[in-house]
Amino acid sequence: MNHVLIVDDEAEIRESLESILREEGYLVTTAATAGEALELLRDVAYDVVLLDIWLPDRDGLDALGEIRQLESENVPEVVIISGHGTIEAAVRATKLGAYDFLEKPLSLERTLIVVKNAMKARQMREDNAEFARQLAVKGTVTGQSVAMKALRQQIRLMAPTNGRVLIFGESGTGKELIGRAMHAESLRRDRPFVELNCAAIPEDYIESELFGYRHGAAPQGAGTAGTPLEKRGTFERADGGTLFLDEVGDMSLKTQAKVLRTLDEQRFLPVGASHPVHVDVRVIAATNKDLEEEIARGNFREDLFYRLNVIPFYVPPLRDRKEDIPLLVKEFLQQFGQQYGRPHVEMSEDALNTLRQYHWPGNVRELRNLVERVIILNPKIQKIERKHLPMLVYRGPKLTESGRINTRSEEFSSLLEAREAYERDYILKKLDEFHGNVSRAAEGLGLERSHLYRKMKALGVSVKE
Ligand SMILES: Nc1ncnc2c1ncn2[C@@H]1O[C@H](COP(=O)(O)OP(=O)(O)OP(=O)(O)O)[C@@H](O)[C@H]1O
Repeated sequence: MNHVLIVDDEAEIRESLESILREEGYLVTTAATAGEALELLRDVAYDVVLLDIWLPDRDGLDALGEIRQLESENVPEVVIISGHGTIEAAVRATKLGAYDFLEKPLSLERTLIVVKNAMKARQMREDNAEFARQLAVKGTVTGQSVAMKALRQQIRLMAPTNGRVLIFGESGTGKELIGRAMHAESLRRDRPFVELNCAAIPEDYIESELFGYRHGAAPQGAGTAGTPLEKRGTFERADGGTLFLDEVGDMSLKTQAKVLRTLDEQRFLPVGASHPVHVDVRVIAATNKDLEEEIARGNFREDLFYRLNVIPFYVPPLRDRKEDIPLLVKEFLQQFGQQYGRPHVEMSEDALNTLRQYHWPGNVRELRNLVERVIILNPKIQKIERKHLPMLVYRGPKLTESGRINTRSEEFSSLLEAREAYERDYILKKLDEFHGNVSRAAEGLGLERSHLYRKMKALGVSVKE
């Protein structure tokens, strides 16, 4: 929780803010235009954005509006930087949801205080969201397929034990939901459930995320008084409860060794600390990789695999249990119907049949997103018909002879849909080229691995085993 994005067209301001904040232990990225910033924000979750109100390509207030439209977990706290004569607009921005504003010329002291407070506000929002998520999950893993019934029974049986669980399944199949359901039915239910996605965090930060750090050992060097330079890692925050390690196959061998030692000893040394911290944590891990194959390739430690894999769970992809679709749709219609003030919205049998025919590369997450999107995009209808479904679903992706998506413009109902199809196609091609190796495909695409990973998740792309 220390990632700042500076958006200012003046290079001098960007550079001086960057060096001050880095010195204080923050992880800093900069952008010169609103367009560049929004592109970054769509892919990486920043905690605080320092946003100049006057940008060459867009008005700061418009950019603020767009930032607030991001997926809720990605919405940062925004601090407006205003110049002379734009203070009124900055005040207006705080009414529109900006956290605070800073006036140019910037005061070092005030900048640091505002950023620190904005970080705290962001942390608080995240804690509240996590609390709400925990309340929302009553351990309901929906589905009437044999596989889902068996999984629910496994959860009931295994939840009260302290046994470690490893959940296998493609992206979006519900692995985290199952982890949460296990926690909700366990004796640890009143203690925290903490999730860490090992693939979404850059390699350099994963150890400090897992184990935290103590004064003077923050990434990017030590800071000075007044900044939050002690961080509790996920192991510490999950003490007494459950730690859910998502995409565990994406941890480096070095981090795997540390996790293994922590599991064996139930204690660890935060980065820069002189005394170990003892914890009582149940680990539930999840992966969409074939870990046995990763072991054979030398990418995953066999001893860690056996420690994690005490009780294996397998969640099949949605295309192999299409009988779950009607119940899932019913649940999502209820959820989003309530959220958007349309409690009686339903779906026709014809539309449901169409959903049954689709191959769901993004699994239940894709279905859930689809239901939400259709409800939002059709504010007046009570019954969702086949014609309301996105074209890619009711026609299936049109492949050309070479296997590429046919991108004739009439295949898409919006620019967004066309862009997503292009991106999905291009990423799949790169993944094929590198035999499913996400790190190498990311290199080939000129992206950070964590960045590509987020894109894949958003586009419903999963790596074929
Ligand atoms: N059986 C289910 N019943 C109800 N909701 C489900 C079910 N399976 C998945 N979902 C919903 O689908 C979305 C994706 O699920 P989840 O995040 O648990 O998948 P995942 O396998 O952990 O994905 P990833 O590997 O990409 O992290 C969530 O919103 C979740 O609540």
